Amino acid sequence: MKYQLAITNYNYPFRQPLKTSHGEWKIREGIIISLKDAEGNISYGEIAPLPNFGSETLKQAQKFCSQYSQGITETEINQIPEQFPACQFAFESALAGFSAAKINEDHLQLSCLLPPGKDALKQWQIGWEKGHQTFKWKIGVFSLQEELSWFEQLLNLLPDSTQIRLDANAGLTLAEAKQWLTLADACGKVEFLEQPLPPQQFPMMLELATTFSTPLALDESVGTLRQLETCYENGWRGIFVVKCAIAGSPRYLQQLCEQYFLDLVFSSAMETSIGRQAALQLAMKLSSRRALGFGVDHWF
Ligand SMILES: O=C(O)CCC(=O)C1=CC=C[C@@H](O)[C@@H]1C(=O)O
Ligand SMILES: [Mg+2]
Repeated sequence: MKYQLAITNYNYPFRQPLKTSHGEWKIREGIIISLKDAEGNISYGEIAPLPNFGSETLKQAQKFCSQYSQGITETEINQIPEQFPACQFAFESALAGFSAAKINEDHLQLSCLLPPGKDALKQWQIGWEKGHQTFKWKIGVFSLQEELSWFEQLLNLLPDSTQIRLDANAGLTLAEAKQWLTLADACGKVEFLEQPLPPQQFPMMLELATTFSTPLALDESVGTLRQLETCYENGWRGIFVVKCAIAGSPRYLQQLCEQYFLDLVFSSAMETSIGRQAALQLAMKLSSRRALGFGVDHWF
């Protein structure tokens, strides 16, 4: 069957720029696709690229979609090359969307993404009042001394029942990573330290993972499923952060989860509600015992 394809580009400014050690991210740009079948039923998907994490660029995705202005078949969808992981996710999700039931988010355990720096000392309360028990805080954005001081204050503010994820976006030196992990081991409140070093320093992260008790999570290192499988084959048994919207084919992700035991955290790519729904569908299907990294509604 050939589906009619329509594409709509979007760009949504964040309420406040998303500051990470990669820099400042002000606007989320992407593409909403729709597939229409022979009966006139329509299903949507979202292409939300994150080239920093290994996905195609927005321009590459737009060029890819332009090939199918006359429509696209299920076979062509299932043969989208892995160089277009965000397109693979969007088209496969749209195909599945014809029969998928909407996810009710009311009872999901979500991790709340806090702003980096001292703003977190105020904003955590908003997440707490929404019922969040897990908070994520970006580090490697300000000076180490400032962040260590704010972290101590945050630890004293957060209720005992909560836990915190630290995300360095590959922005630490080895010495800084060891300092954060020593503190994390001592306080027992850090669920994991996410991507302390750049992907090229994989051997050092493997060594850190065996030296400290606080778990490490790979994110930028496993942005696509091919990268994820490579890290597993090279010995990673820590946490894998999967941003479904940019990782690639949902069928391939399901196959990896059946083939290996993977300690997964499902994480937002800061997509809109269309990509979010599809990513949460996948997360529910593949299940993870960890809070979902989708507590990001205060960024839009
Ligand atoms: O994982 C979460 O809790 C929220 C999503 C999130 O932190 C991110 C989404 C997209 C890009 C990144 O800056 C950031 C991350 O590094 O995980
Ligand atoms: Mg991250």
